[in-house]
Amino acid sequence: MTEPTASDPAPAPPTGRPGPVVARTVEELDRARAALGGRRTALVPTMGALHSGHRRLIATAREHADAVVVSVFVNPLQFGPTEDFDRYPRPFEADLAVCADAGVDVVFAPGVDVMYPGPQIVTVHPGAMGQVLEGEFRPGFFEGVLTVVSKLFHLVRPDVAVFGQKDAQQLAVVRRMVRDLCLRVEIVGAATVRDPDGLATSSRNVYLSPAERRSALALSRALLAGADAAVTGAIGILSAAREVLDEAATATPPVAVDYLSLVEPTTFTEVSGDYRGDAVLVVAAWVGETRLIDNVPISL
Ligand SMILES: Nc1ncnc2c1ncn2[C@@H]1O[C@H](COP(=O)(O)OP(=O)(O)OP(=O)(O)O)[C@@H](O)[C@H]1O
Ligand SMILES: CC(C)(CO)[C@@H](O)C(=O)[O-]
Ligand code: BAL
Repeated sequence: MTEPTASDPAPAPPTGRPGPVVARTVEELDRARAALGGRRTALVPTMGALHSGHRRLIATAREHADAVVVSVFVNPLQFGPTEDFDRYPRPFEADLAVCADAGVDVVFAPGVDVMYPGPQIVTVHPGAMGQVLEGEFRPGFFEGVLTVVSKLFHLVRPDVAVFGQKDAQQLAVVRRMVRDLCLRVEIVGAATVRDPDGLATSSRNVYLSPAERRSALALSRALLAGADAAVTGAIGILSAAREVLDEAATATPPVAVDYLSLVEPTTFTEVSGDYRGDAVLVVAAWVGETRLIDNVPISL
């Protein structure tokens, strides 16, 4: 297992609060859910290795509901065959300490056999907006995400679910699923949390060596350069961001860009040169063996 680095949250000190109820099966979840006594409930879906970004999601959940359920599940269906499913960090005891400190009521941490009791024949397909950008570079990713998120919605039956703006395309695709399938859950987005150096907090940051982490700062610098060029329009935004990334491509270690794009926030279609309105500047890149994504909302 990958060990957390210094930038990860240390296990929280005891607060005196009772910790969350841990449910590992559907039956345990049903019992924990019943004990919440019909309180308005928020779900925060995660893959664990909780950090300050997840803490913000939990805090947002508490603003929108009276009880908070955090799910911790590394979903095999959304990982490609050459991706990092096996080495994804799983520091469950530290995650429980974070949840206890944040006042979470229930942690739902099912095994793969609980979420996938047999072969998964029926899945939720994201349509065209799930085939571009993240969907193009991670084929099957959004189908895996939507399938597991809809299962979590059915099992937990939350009134509200909180997702991070850091995974902006995921948030947009989930919103679209809820609309198109008439799901009775309110989706709330939470702004991206960054470390003081600008790097968006992410469970995968633990993979970065100190030198890789320095190179990775080019992502947030490129987004900032793009946002600063907002008055110049779509083409100016993209070229300002591209300039930073081109320089980072020759750094040691280099940053290898999968995509940089300026998109309309609900459909994730690329905006044209004369576009006016809300947009998101999105980037995905590799530093060494680690793939990072980031984005910034921009009004043109
Ligand atoms: N820095 C962040 N700020 C706000 N939300 C975040 C941040 N990082 C993750 N989230 C949100 O937390 C939720 C769970 O994400 P996940 O557990 O995959 O964490 P992650 O850090 O994004 O992991 P990974 O590095 O694997 O992408 C998602 O809704 C995601 O958008
Ligand atoms: C939403 C999610 C928990 C589904 O596995 C995952 O994609 C994530 O952590 O963003
Ligand atoms: N944070 C999105 C989940 C994933 O990268 O697999």
